Amino acid sequence: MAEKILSRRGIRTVYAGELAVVDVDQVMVVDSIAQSFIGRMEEDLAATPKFPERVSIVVDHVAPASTVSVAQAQKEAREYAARTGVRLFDVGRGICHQVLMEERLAQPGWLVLGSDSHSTTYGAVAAFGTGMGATDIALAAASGKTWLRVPESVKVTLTGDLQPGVTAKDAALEMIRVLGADGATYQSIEIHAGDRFTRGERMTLANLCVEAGAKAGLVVPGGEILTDYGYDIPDWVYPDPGAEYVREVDLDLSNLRPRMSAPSEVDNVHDVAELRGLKVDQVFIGTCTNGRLEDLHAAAKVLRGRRVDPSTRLLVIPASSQVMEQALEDGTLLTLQRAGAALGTPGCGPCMGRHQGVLAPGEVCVSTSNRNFIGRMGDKDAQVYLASPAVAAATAVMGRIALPEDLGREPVRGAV
Ligand SMILES: CC(C)[C@H](C(=O)O)[C@@H](O)C(=O)O
Ligand code: SF4
Repeated sequence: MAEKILSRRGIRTVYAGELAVVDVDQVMVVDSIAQSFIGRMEEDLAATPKFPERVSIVVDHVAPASTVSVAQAQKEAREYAARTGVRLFDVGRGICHQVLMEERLAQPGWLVLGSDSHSTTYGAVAAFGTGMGATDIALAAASGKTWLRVPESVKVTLTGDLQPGVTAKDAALEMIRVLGADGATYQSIEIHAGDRFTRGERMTLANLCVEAGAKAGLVVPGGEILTDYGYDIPDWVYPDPGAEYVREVDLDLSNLRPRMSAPSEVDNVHDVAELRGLKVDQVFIGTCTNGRLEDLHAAAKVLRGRRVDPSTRLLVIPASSQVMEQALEDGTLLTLQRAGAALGTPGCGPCMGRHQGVLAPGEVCVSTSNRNFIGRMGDKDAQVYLASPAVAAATAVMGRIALPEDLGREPVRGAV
């Protein structure tokens, strides 16, 4: 699929290992990178965006602004958008990847570049999404093109049905464990999952691909999944039956139990049952990995009629304003609020430790995000565990790492 998309976007058929100069369908710039991007554009390249409608700036990583310098950078991003005509998604609209998907700025067969490593997320709809730094992003915005080496592909085939309580996040963490944190460096992970998984679940899978070092993560469209969302899937985008891969991995989902990534590498994956009982100070439900409506529903299902343990705090941040609206309308946020959650403005929140919930030395956090590196969410001596929204919610109720099924047991607190 990677070869096919990059061939279509260039002037000739290209194969893994070759360099390709290709047209870019959408360039995404996040707030944290906006200042460098603008500097490259205006000072180094003395250029304006070639196709302003193909450039989006999203104010999401530290939004609303936390310091004067962050506020200044965001002000410059707004002014830049106003003078060049590029799209601006300002404070509260949500996390870049979620917003671009909602706005249909990633489509099957497209090439989408983002100034953010989790731009692999667009592979959920069979778009080749990849992250680049400010200089490459500026060159793409100025010229409408980019160049890259066509990646080799790894085929990951998911078979079997998930057991109740096991989610796409668990499948994604297991995939990263099997591949390893650098197991797919600069490769394209092509995920064959048939007609399993919603668009949001496909985003979770494609999002985590970069945690194996992948250049892109492409989920093969299956059944009616994407057409049901109104996407037009070109026939050419599907992998050829005889396609060659550098590696093939089969994962049987039917044996999978809820998984958790322990500090401080994403591939340090265990069954939640093995880690059960560890005292947790903060639980964070949100991010581009698991901050969608279905994720909030999964959390609300566990938290309905229950309370967050008094020794633990629960932060819930919807991935976008659209998610927030829907969760307000259907009562999900009321359920979470009544359970004791602290609700935040749509955006990245504390995911990368810049604001809205950084951790103190020695604190432990269970997060639905995608990274648990040392210092990721605050102090270097804080620890981050990654899990699904259902496990995160159960953990918030118990104040300790827990599975939803543990909540029925008595006595609840201090028992583990
Ligand atoms: C700020 C941004 C550049 C960074 C990334 O590239 O991924 C962030 O989103 C992250 O998750 O660490
Ligand atoms: S939610 Fe987290 S992982 Fe996703 S883009 Fe924001 S900081 Fe990066």
